[in-house]
Amino acid sequence: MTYVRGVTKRLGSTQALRGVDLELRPGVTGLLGPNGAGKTTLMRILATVLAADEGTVDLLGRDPRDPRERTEIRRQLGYMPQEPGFHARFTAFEFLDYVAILKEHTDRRARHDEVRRVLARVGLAEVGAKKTRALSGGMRRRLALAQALLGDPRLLILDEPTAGLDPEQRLRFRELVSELAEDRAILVSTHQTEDVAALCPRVVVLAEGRVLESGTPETLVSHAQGRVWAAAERDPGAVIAWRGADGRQRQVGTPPADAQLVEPTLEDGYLLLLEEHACAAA
Ligand SMILES: Nc1ncnc2c1ncn2[C@@H]1O[C@H](COP(=O)(O)OP(=O)(O)OP(=O)(O)O)[C@@H](O)[C@H]1O
Repeated sequence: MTYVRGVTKRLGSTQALRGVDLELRPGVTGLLGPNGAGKTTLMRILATVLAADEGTVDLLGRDPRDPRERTEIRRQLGYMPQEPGFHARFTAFEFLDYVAILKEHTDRRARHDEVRRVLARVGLAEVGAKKTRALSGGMRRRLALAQALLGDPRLLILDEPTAGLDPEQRLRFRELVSELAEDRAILVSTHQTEDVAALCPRVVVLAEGRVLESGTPETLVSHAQGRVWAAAERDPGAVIAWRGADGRQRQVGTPPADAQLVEPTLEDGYLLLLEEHACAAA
């Protein structure tokens, strides 16, 4: 079991987290939130890179404030940061071997086997000898995931893993994450609401360092039930509207009485939840 309760974190003059509660169970949990919401800060706390200022952090039943327990957590944890910072002169294999050494894989032969396993797991078996700087953007994302998979961790923290991927690669990533989720807890932050709708049985929405909602994708969609409609022209109650492929305005907000309602998506629910939050704050 992994959870945080009442976690706060200040970074410079910014209060990045203001009392966050989150529970991770086996399977994928999606973490949504606008830029600056605190997603990366929260993930770095879960990855033991940062310590919380206040609150409880329990990672796989252990306390990261205790140095010995922290080491034990790190053995069972994989973290894919937004920008892993590859050493340009390393080959993909050498980079993973280096990370594996840092993760205390001391036996050379077993370590090399493990590097080959994770390379194959992310579909990079053929490019182990390539320099990291020669890899495509999509391959670099996969290499970043491969390093998180070293040691077959029970907890995976993935910070925007699909950023910059083309649609096919995104679907492949989805496939891989859903396979990995069968026997571990995974937290995935993303700006792609379709990824959350397709992949995550649980979703947490963070804004301004607070959890706005924690539930299923359906709960998020339900915010937009009865609030998405189509019409020839834009209505005054629309928070957002655009002309769709059918030539009609698809609108989200407060529909007129005779509106022709359409099925909302998770994106609509997310948008309206943020909108309600912004109105309440104002
Ligand atoms: N080292 C730092 N010093 C000061 N402020 C910081 C630092 N790192 C992050 N912040 C601020 O803390 C807040 C939360 O940042 P964080 O990176 O966690 O957000 P995020 O949800 O991951 O955003 P994004 O979606 O853009 O990656 C932001 O206002 C950010 O500017």
